[in-house]
Amino acid sequence: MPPEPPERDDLGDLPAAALFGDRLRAAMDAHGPLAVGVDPHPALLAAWGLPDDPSGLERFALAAVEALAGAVAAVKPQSAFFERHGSRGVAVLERVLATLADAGTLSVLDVKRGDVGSTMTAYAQAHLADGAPLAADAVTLSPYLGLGALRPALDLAAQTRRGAFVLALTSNPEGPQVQHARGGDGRAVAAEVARGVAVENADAVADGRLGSVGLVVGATTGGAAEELGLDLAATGAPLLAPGLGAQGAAPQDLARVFGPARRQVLATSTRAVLQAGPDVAAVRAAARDLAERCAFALSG
Ligand SMILES: O=C(O)c1cc(=O)[nH]c(=O)n1[C@@H]1O[C@H](COP(=O)(O)O)[C@@H](O)[C@H]1O
Repeated sequence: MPPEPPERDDLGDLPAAALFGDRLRAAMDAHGPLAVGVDPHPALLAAWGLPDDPSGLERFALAAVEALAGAVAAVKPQSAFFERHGSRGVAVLERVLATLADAGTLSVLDVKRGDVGSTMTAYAQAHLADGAPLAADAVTLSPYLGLGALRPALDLAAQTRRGAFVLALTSNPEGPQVQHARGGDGRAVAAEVARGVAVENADAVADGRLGSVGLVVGATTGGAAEELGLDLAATGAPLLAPGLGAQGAAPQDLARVFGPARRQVLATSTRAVLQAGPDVAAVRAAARDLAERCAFALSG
């Protein structure tokens, strides 16, 4: 049986054309500070009793969206798990993004794009232009070809009122090799990224609002942000925090990692929630439980 279409989320009077940061703030206030990933791993498909092919992918992804739309602040599909099924997998990703948009639930497409300017313009048009089949409310971007190389994406996101999350301190153990490295002036690479993102959010910060250009800071990164001199609160950036669950971090780690920036945090987890499936109600309950635990850990 095809999954039920999710009910439309109602976030009050905020127009769909509001800035991404404002829409994210409203969604986090309504549902708690959690984005759930939709990563159709072969192991998850098997655990849900589904084949590792485009038909299994479609059933998995649409059931996950049915469970999560209207239940959490945002849903974060990981593009690679759709791309590995070729054009039929990408068609499923288009459907996931369209279903989330129809439901009024924010989508963060995890594509980690970053390239030379001319190519970056094409990536930006693919994911941040109005009417693009793979457009999302926000995307993840990699600044490790230089933060300036992301300019076409940051400009188009600003123009279309979408958002971006720029990798700063990632959750994987290999990240520090690049992100903790210090330049001639003694500044860490990740601190430079955070400084650049703060400039993008200056207007929102001046108005006391959440910015639309976020940073990725893993929940697994312990005291690194403070030790490396990242002033996360001053950036005004929404802070996407992966690493909860399968990668070993727990909600109670969030307060230590984020300190005074805790109100900006959008925690994210994938396998720890989706392994509750295939029952749609069980996935929704796992997501709600984790959202509440994150909200509690970040309160105060
Ligand atoms: O940008 C991301 O979402 C991301 C950044 C990062 O530093 N670490 C990280 O794990 N992610 C993504 O977050 C998801 C984590 O999934 P789980 O480990 O199953 O919760 C995956 O889709 C990763 O690609």
